[in-house]
Amino acid sequence: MALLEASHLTKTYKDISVVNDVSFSLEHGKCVALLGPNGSGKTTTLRMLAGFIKPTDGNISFNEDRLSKDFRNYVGYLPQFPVFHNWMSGKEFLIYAGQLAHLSKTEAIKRADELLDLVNLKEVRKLRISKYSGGMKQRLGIAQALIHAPKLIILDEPASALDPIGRREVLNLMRELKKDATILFSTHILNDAEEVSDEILLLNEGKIIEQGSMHELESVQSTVTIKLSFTDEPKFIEDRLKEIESVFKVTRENNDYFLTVHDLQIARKQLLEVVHRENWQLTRFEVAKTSLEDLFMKAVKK
Ligand SMILES: Nc1ncnc2c1ncn2[C@@H]1O[C@H](COP(=O)(O)OP(=O)(O)OP(=O)(O)O)[C@@H](O)[C@H]1O
Repeated sequence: MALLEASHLTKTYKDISVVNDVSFSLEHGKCVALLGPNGSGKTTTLRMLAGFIKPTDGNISFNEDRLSKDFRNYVGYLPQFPVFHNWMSGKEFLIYAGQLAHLSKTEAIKRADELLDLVNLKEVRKLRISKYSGGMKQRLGIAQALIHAPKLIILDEPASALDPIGRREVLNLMRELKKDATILFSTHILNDAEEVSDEILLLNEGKIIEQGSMHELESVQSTVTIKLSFTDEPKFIEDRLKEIESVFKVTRENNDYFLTVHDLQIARKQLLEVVHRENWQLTRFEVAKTSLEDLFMKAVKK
């Protein structure tokens, strides 16, 4: 049974529908990416789900509690631009957030310690937030969203504004969290969606234009391109690569090879088997262009 169902959600500002008849469900334990270009309605959708703004039309229900109109207790929310009290330490901030969420002081301290551990900020718990890096602040923001042990974690662009180190820290944390939480996060970065999500909701101009698991969406699209590099170029490499069943095109650019394949999972397996068997010195295996990118571009251009 789904954790949450959103049906026919619509938000209109002055007769303009910025979210228009959006329906989807979120299954327990899944990590879902709400993907879309700037202005497509991601933040508006998330804010409706988190209970900060009311839909103009449509309905949101948590299956745990179909009758309640106020489901804010079920949701932990990290806004796109979180605001911190920079003079506080990370731990003080979490205790403060815990008390705002109606935990007793003792419970808030206990929860703050657990979460600092979880988001890997234990060492810097006494440091002022003003001294934190962007990635550390986002991890603290995620900890704050988790303070009341919500059923659903909603993260608005959690990694988009970070440098590569901060982004990596946040994506690693999300990968940890998704082991036992349900996460809905927005992003306009395709790699982030591909890296951590199980499912995608693709939003454009306020409407969902595609939805499904990564695998389903990839199989709708026909191709993926893989980039390979080797230290020593094996003999007849191009011909050997073409022999791999799932590879239907091989091109070369300088010292890199580009393989066009239908199914990334199968191709990866077959290719790595050959690499291992032949003892090729593979130095790079990169998904150079994904079907999600194709899908995104086609959908958005439409
Ligand atoms: N309070 C508001 N009043 C009027 N228009 C609004 C309001 N909030 C959002 N909008 C408009 O709704 C559209 C969708 O905005 P939203 O912030 O949901 O998009 P987004 O996909 O999150 O974009 P981004 O990736 O840039 O954050 C935008 O055109 C925005 O200007």
